[in-house]
Amino acid sequence: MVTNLRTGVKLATGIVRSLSSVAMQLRPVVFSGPSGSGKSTLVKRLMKEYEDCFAFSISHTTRKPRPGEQNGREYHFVTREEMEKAISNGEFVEHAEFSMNLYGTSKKAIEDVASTGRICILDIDLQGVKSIKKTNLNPRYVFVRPPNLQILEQRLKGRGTETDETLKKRLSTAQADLDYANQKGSYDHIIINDDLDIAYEKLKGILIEDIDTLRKDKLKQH
Ligand SMILES: Nc1ncnc2c1ncn2[C@@H]1O[C@H](COP(=O)(O)OP(=O)(O)OP(=O)(O)O)[C@@H](O)[C@H]1O
Repeated sequence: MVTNLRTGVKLATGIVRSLSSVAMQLRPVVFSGPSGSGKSTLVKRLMKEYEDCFAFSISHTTRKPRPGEQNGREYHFVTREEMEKAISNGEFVEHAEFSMNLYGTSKKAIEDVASTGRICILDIDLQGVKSIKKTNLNPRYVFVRPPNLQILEQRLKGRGTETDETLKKRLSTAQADLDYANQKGSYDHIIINDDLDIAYEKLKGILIEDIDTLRKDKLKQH
């Protein structure tokens, strides 16, 4: 067995040789930012343009699968007992409880993405960012922010997903997100999502070197 230095996951040596070593060396990308700041919009565009280079990790959850959901596709569905044990074994880089269910990202799930020759993308909240900072994952931290809170409010209303109550809650959480992002060294990159095309170009600029490295490696392997 060898230990991958970035995540500390133990892998059988035979498997390591067959994995894309370049993808294993590239840093995962953590996206964070207020709800409604445009993370999903930007990431969707990135994955559409570079679908061979990026993928989300599959989270674990203790909630029951909904009709149509498949274990290992939408989530890894596990019992609370299994998940608590794995968390205490240090197998997760972050986890949180929502509506009485545990959710989290395992080191293995991140390794699984790298093993397909892609860079792992994580879209997580501030608590998740703080948890990951305590691990040896060493991702790129990208904060997506709206130009201001008024515009954020308009976008959340425009998305049509919020009640008065959830809107209020999201706006107050947004303030805490922005306060943290204003602290020096909190994020590697801050993208102000005002004009979407400009924000997307900035994101591409951050990742283009890794994209080129991956693509060159893929060409070499063919
Ligand atoms: N630059 C932009 N200009 C105008 N509207 C935008 C821009 N970026 C995103 N939007 C719109 O703002 C809304 C919120 O964006 P999105 O759902 O991508 O945010 P999010 O950060 O992923 O939110 P959540 O964390 O809640 O998933 C969407 O309706 C999206 O179409």
